[in-house]
Amino acid sequence: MSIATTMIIRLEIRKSVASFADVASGIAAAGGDIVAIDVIRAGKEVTTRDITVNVQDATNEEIHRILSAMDGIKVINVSDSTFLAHLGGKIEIMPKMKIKNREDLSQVYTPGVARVSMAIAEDPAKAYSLTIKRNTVAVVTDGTAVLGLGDIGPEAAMPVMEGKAMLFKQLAGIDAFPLCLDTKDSEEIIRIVKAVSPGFGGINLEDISSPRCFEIERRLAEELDIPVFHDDQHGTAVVALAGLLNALKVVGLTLAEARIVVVGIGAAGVSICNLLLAAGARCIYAVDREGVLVREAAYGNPEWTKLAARTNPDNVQGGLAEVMQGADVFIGVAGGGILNVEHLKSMSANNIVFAMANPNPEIEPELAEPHVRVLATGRSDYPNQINNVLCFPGIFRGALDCRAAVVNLEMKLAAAKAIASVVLEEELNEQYIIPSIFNDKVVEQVRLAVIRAAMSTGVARRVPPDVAGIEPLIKEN
Ligand SMILES: NC(=O)C1=CN([C@@H]2O[C@H](COP(=O)(O)OP(=O)(O)OC[C@H]3O[C@@H](n4cnc5c(N)ncnc54)[C@H](O)[C@@H]3O)[C@@H](O)[C@H]2O)C=CC1
Ligand SMILES: CC(=O)C(=O)O
Ligand SMILES: [Mg+2]
Repeated sequence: MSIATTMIIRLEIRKSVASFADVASGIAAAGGDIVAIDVIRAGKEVTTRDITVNVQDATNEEIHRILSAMDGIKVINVSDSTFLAHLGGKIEIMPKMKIKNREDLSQVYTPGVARVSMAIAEDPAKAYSLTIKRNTVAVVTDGTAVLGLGDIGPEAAMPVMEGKAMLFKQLAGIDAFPLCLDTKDSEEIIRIVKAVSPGFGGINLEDISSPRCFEIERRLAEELDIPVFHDDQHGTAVVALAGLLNALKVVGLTLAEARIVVVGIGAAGVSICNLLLAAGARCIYAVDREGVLVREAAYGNPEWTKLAARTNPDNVQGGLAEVMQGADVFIGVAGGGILNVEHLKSMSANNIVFAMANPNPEIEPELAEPHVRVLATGRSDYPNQINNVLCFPGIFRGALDCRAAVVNLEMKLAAAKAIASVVLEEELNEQYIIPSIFNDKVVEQVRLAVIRAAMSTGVARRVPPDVAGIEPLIKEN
């Protein structure tokens, strides 16, 4: 599946040989859509133009090839707007004040800064009030499971981590910094993260492959006193649960009644199964490459052994085709193209399909749509985007503001319900089960729900002033 992008083509047209109409028909023939034309130079014989074209990335090269082969046309330069947006990286560090004179200098730097450092040396908790710690999150990856692209290394992971940092800042005002580590050794990753942790209020682990990610997160959460949150596990699970709660309302089922197939039992899949079980799901089939998890099998991955005991209630044997028979819900966090129309036809009539793999979903939305009642993907270019970006900014905003020591199950369940509740009952329909990431209420409501849950479970170390009068979340039975 290709991704829409915009290219800007600078070309020269020799007027005696070719015309702009030739260029336009060449671009249209290759599937491009011209959205703007700028005349850069209008000479008597040659005109230079910048042509902005919306394309699917697959047609990008075809347009270049067709234009280059035309008589009287010289392609000077082709730029891709997605690459242009990445030139020099996407984030920067900005000081909060300008150093205008010697007095300013002696305050923010030596000698004045020394008194502040000594105050923190006497009481390290003051780092929260006198440094960037309280509002700063490290986005840590080893580049081993970047989106669905696999082990592409720490440098190649940077654009994704910079994107996460942008979202932290824009959506929740959190300063996040990418730390892409050149090691796959779990012990070394744990050691490095612990060593850099004094400067951070929270650690967002990202795109670390399973099963290593489970141990790395568990150890860091145990050994650090700041929240450690593996986004691909819990952010994804929170948003999947939020979307599912609303989708089930649309089709008239409860979580306890639904037959749910989860495919791809890696970081996201394990956490989705665990969170759905905690929220009341009773019938989950967890499927990975070797088929559905079953009771009697011995798995090298301890998370699979634990899940096998709590899923597949009728102990169905086989693979995706077997468990999809009569299923109400499909949740894919495996990879592009693993689902086909036959699978969908074998599901129940009111089926829900979350094809969440990035960048390519488990099935192309156009193929799936006629056979699905509620369809969602991880992508922003289709309705119902189920993506962890709906969770991580708000959950960290809440955790940082109440200085939570951890992100616990109650906080995750509260975040899922808060995201779901942003879509009002009267607004709910097949095309709208999950709010847009641009809806301001998402971060605001997730933050509040997370703080209340942290307070009621005793992990909040501070009550933010705006929450002082609000009751902690009472645990539901
Ligand atoms: N929409 C969203 O918010 C998110 C989407 N994802 C997507 O989910 C996918 C998985 O991500 P992670 O869990 O982080 O990766 P992971 O590498 O930890 O897990 C992937 C799992 O899928 C399994 N798998 C691969 N092909 C399969 C197949 N044909 N049949 C059954 N199982 C198969 C693998 O064996 C592995 O256990 C990626 O495409 C990622 O982009 C991940 C996190 C968030
Ligand atoms: C969205 C995300 O975190 C992923 O696909 O890995
Ligand atoms: Mg990720």
